[in-house]
Amino acid sequence: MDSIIIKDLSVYAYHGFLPEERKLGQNFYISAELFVDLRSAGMHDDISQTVNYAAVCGFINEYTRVHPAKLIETAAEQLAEQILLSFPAIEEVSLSIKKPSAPIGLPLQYVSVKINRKWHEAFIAFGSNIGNREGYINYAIEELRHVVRIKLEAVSPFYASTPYGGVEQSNFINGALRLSTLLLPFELLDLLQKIERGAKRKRDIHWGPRTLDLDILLYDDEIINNDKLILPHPDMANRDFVMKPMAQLVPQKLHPVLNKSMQALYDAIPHDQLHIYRS
Ligand SMILES: Nc1ncnc2c1ncn2[C@@H]1O[C@H](COP(=O)(O)OP(=O)(O)OP(=O)(O)O)[C@@H](O)[C@H]1O
Ligand SMILES: Nc1nc2c(c(=O)[nH]1)N=C(CO)CN2
Repeated sequence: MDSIIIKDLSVYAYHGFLPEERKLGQNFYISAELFVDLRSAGMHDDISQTVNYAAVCGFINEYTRVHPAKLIETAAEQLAEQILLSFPAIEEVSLSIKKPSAPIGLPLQYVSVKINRKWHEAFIAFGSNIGNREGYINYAIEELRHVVRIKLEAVSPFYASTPYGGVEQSNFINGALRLSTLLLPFELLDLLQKIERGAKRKRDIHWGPRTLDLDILLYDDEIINNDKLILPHPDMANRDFVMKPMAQLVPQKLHPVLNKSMQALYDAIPHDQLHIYRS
């Protein structure tokens, strides 16, 4: 991916563990590699299609000055997140903070930390078959819209689907959504479960009726398999009500384990069960 590089921006700031560092301040050198798609800006010579590096430097200078931290790790973590939140064109940032005057009583050139942070792509399946089904799903979408570390990128049509899995129960509304997030997979799972609880979700019957179900289908191309979280969702490719919206959102995207596209996986299962509820 293309990038813009800022090298050793000198910033006077008050990071440090010792009281005198917090009081007197010192010089830090901040470097950032900003991963941005530069093609369009380059083709059209248009600054509105890229990131203004002067604005990013100004932001780094100001943010660092007014947000002192004990650790340079913390300073880097917070700054990387704020850069990603404040400049939407930046998909990923690699950030280093050098501290040349670290008070360790021995001569050194500098100590530094370097971190890499990015927006992750995740897909969520939603479903409901009790009460105000559309209302519960809209509530979940609104909750997600208001999370700072989440950008809701796309929502599929809502589908009416008959129950899958053998439990006799009412029909569902199902669909999927695509989001960009700074949350890690377990943080995302915790958030989704909190939203489910907000919709009075109860867990009694396995695959039974529910006010709101939010499952993580994919998180980048990560493969995770433990008690709390399995990624990709282990049953996604068998479910018409999941694969139809996924094939609509990202037909070419490859399933990281099955290595087939969403469209190919959708084409491979029977689909007699769905109709559009709302687009
Ligand atoms: N990819 C995933 N997304 C959501 N929950 C998951 C995932 N992988 C594992 N889990 C775990 O599954 C547990 C049960 O979740 P839930 O009650 O929503 O399952 P279910 O919806 O009945 O079944 P299914 O996930 O097959 O649709 C959760 O507590 C969670 O820890
Ligand atoms: N149609 C449909 N059937 C289901 C669904 C669902 O969301 N839609 N969810 C289940 C367990 O998660 C079990 N069966």
